Amino acid sequence: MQAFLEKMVQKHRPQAGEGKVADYIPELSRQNSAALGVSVYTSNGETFSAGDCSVQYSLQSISKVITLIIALMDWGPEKVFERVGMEPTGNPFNAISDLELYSPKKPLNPMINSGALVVSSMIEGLSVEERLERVLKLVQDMSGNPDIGVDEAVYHSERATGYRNRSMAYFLKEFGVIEDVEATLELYFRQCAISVTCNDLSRMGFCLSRHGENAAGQQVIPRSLARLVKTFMVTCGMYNASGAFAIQVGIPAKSGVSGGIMASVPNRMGIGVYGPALDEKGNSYAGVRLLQDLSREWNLSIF
Ligand SMILES: NC(=O)CC[C@H](N)C(=O)O
Repeated sequence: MQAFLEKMVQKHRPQAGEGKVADYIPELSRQNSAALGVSVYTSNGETFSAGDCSVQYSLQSISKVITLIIALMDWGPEKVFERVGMEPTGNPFNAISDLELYSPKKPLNPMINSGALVVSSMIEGLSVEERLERVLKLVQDMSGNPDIGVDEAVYHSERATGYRNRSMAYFLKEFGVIEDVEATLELYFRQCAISVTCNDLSRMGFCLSRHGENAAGQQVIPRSLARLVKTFMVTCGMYNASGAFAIQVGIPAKSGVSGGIMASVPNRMGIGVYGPALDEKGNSYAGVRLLQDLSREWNLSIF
């Protein structure tokens, strides 16, 4: 496995030049566009890593999986899905237009920005700090790494420039699905800036693959919710490229605009990928292709 991962990083790293590092969050543009790393954590408790695995990067949209789990724990599926839908979208992750087109007036799903804003607004706690602590705690519990925290530079960078998310949050307030806009945005920008490595992501994916039980054997997510969020990862996790990803890779996965991908192969392994040069849909260019090869070689597709 180790040798194969190293071969795959070598094969796919040159392709990173085909993609582009996100720059609408200025701090993200500082990432090395040629970076590529992958970690695998298997059900035998083994870790395999290759490439740029020690690099720290922000969760960005991968945090949407974590906040969805917490909102579901706080409110239960019925209440959460009164405010956010369950259907994939054919539009980009930060589209506003969907919000006007569909009825009832709620975001299409929790894996796109509008839906994730609604989900973050539902996380319980007395202050933004307390609510963020709950998100961090779940990330730490899933990965088994108590040192995971927020990258302050990435947080401030998005906070200063996140006009589109701000507009969307006000739009959603008009629909009555978000109450406190400013608190919601604060939490959202901070959850997106939670900083991890491929190793952390592989263990988080592993936790989901084991139905919510982390590598230390603690049930940190209820089984039913692990199943529910993995289903969203299949249908919506790679934004409007989820259909092609399901066909080409066939693994529940969630990507982020930093270039991270958390993938979860039921009962077998978690995979963490980092490749900040993105394709036109906002997924890691080399990362998706690397996962495609792993899936083919190890027969990982769930379908
Ligand atoms: N696709 C993403 O990772 C988006 C997350 C990013 N923080 C944003 O809201 O734009």
